[in-house]
Amino acid sequence: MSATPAAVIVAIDGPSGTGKSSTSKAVAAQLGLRYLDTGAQYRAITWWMLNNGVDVSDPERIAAQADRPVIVSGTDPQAPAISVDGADAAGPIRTQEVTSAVSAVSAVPQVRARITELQRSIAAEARGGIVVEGRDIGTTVLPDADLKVFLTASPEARAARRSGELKGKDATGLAATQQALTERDKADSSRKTSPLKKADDAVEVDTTELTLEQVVECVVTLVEKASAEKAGRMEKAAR
Ligand SMILES: Nc1ncnc2c1ncn2[C@@H]1O[C@H](COP(=O)(O)OP(=O)(O)OP(=O)(O)O)[C@@H](O)[C@H]1O
Ligand SMILES: Nc1ccn([C@H]2C[C@H](O)[C@@H](COP(=O)(O)O)O2)c(=O)n1
Repeated sequence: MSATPAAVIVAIDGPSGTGKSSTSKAVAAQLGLRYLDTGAQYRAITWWMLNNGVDVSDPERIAAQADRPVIVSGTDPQAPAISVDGADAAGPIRTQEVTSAVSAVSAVPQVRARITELQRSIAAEARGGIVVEGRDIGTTVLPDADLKVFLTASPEARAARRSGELKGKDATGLAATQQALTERDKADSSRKTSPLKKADDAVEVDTTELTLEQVVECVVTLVEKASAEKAGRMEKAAR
């Protein structure tokens, strides 16, 4: 008889617009797992810095304030939530102002240390398993994750997806979107502390030619396999 599936920790990383959030939420909802959007946490701390007059071009000033904001992340994949100092931040963290500043703020080591600690404690509390998505989950935050997935897609596909979200964009808008994505990837991949990088043991999924449904199906299959293998190992160890 096969073992009951084990609770798993799943790390999903990749550049902007590859489908991390959409895929992670759908996979978590389908499999009854919790869900954590770590980009939202970096956006939340960036929003706090901007609201509190911190010069986001000055890493020392950011570092000095990194411990101050109280960030609380919900982990329901059907209703992701985030608050900063008790205020709902889900809307404000998606503004252009925050998007333009988030790479600089998230490059500061004191910010990363603070947010990484928060992410690890949330993952440890998710007894039934969790999907955590970001840029450095498989490499730094949860290096012992049961499954690591690294999503990719061509810059053209990613920009087209983003432009679909911002309806009514013309060709100039599409080019500007692609340039902004590429610049953010470059900043996130080249920072010294915990850059965006595929973990050596991550499964890479190129989503360029896949629908969201196909990506979700692919990742669900990978999670189910990882869960069954873990259950088998646990059963063997208990004998
Ligand atoms: N395989 C796909 N095919 C077409 N559209 C997709 C696919 N995956 C995601 N999308 C769409 O692309 C957009 C970006 O997806 P999503 O926000 O999940 O990406 P992301 O990797 O989390 O981006 P970011 O890191 O910038 O938050 C969304 O509108 C989503 O519906
Ligand atoms: N694990 C993570 C997640 C996110 N970031 C930074 C870098 C991104 O540009 C930014 C916003 O993320 P998004 O909402 O676009 O997923 O947050 C990071 O450094 N590490």
